[in-house]
Amino acid sequence: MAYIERALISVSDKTGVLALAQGLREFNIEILSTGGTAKLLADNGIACTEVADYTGFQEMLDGRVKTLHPKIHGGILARRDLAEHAEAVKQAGIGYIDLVVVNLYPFSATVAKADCTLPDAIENIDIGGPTMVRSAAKNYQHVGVVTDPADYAMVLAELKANSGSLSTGTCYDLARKAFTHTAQYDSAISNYLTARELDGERAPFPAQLNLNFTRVQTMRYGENPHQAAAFYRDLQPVAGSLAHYTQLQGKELSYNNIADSDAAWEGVKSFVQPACVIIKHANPSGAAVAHDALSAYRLAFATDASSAFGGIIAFNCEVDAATAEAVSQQFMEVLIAPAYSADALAILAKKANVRVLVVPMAHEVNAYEVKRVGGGLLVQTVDDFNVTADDLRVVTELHPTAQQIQDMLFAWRVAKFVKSNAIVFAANGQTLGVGAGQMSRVDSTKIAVIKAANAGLPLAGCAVASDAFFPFRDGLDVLAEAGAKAVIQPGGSVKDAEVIAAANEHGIAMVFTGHRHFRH
Ligand SMILES: NC(=O)c1ncn([C@@H]2O[C@H](COP(=O)(O)O)[C@@H](O)[C@H]2O)c1NC=O
Repeated sequence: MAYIERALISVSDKTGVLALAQGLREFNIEILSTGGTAKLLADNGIACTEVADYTGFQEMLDGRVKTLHPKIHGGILARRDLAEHAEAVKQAGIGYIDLVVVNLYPFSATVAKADCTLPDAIENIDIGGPTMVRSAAKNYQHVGVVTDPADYAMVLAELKANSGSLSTGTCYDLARKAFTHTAQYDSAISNYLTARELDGERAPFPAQLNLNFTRVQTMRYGENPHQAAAFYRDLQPVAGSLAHYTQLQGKELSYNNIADSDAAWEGVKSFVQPACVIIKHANPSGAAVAHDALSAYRLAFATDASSAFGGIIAFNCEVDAATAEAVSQQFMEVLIAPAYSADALAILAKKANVRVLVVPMAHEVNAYEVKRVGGGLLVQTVDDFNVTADDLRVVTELHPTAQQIQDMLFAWRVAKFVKSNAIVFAANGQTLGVGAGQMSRVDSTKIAVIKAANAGLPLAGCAVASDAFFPFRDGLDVLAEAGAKAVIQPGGSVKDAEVIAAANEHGIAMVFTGHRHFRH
């Protein structure tokens, strides 16, 4: 329990600080404060003592030294339960400081500015603030530490409920948050400095990568029931990412649900037209674009109705009542969309187990993609490259028609979200057969053909996308025999000439993108 008689307030972000200070004064708590904060309080008629007057030592070195004084740190760090500490501070004329309210110089915001120089960054490294935060957090049994303006109201409410005291539980929670805050702050400094040479040259990746994520939930199990798992979120997830989800109904999300939901959501986000993607085991069992959500769903479902069972279904547009009714006819684990009509939600409510997520639509991408390997981490920038019609190079005698170009670009977009080796047959905004995750491209092609046959979807005249080049003509022969008439692929194989010759033989129009979309 910390009984609060004296507080020190020193904040860069002054949001809410007047109300907090006013509230503290109502408990007759004495306030110490640094230059800018003290001025703001005084200008608003709130009684406070400047730290410089309290310590008898003026702020100096352009604010580099303000609170770094034994009268401050002795007052925060002294253990109230040890007679020797009590005697020591008494002898030194040091009074206790029971509450520390600090937020730090805005280092991350400063280095995020395009014109930030090294001296700007260095001057925005807070020294005195983290020192007080750490002192107070270390002494949490006797001192409260508040680093987040969002906690001000809670602190005032608890002081009121506890006659001017904060419970040890609250002080412990605040201390954990405080150490997390300083750790994140130092991580940001380390990431910045280890990616920047003294002469200003910037490395694409910092020499030391400090990642900071916040646990959102622990799960009942991981990918398999004998694995433990948790979901962590970026401190500031990019706009439009799955981590912004709100769950409207249904059972708790599992590890596989979140992984597959991410694949489904990233898939639909890549389309402008109303789109539906159905994911099973990280691959699209079907995907489609159409003039409305219901039509897109019907087309995506038809690609592989049996695999869609128990799938994750995502839309990039509002789910209306008709679409909700249609998806309710199948067993699904998760439904994701940027919005739902009220009628749709009423229909979905009848399927209480279905996890319904709403994710605000936006198109930012993560700075990095990371993959854990034994004893390390692979880091790369995100595959956010999108081919347009202008990027296509026709390599065959036959040139594709406008419709074929549209079909190829759709198939290519979907192939980007299919595990390699990826083969996608498509026509008129619908996937017709998807071959995923095979060790050989020709096998992926054969599987996609089998899937289309199983679904009763004719391949005559359709387009095909291959996420990477055909190493031999065998894949071309398979897709040609199935009836495909247009192929989109990166090109770049030593056997390109053989593959182009095969396309010409079969009367196929083929384009090269110059870019591949491996996904492992
Ligand atoms: N140097 C010090 O002793 C020191 N003590 C507190 N600060 C910071 O000064 C800021 C508040 O300054 P002001 O009250 O003058 O606006 C806070 O972000 C606080 O973390 C310091 N500044 C930098 O290290």
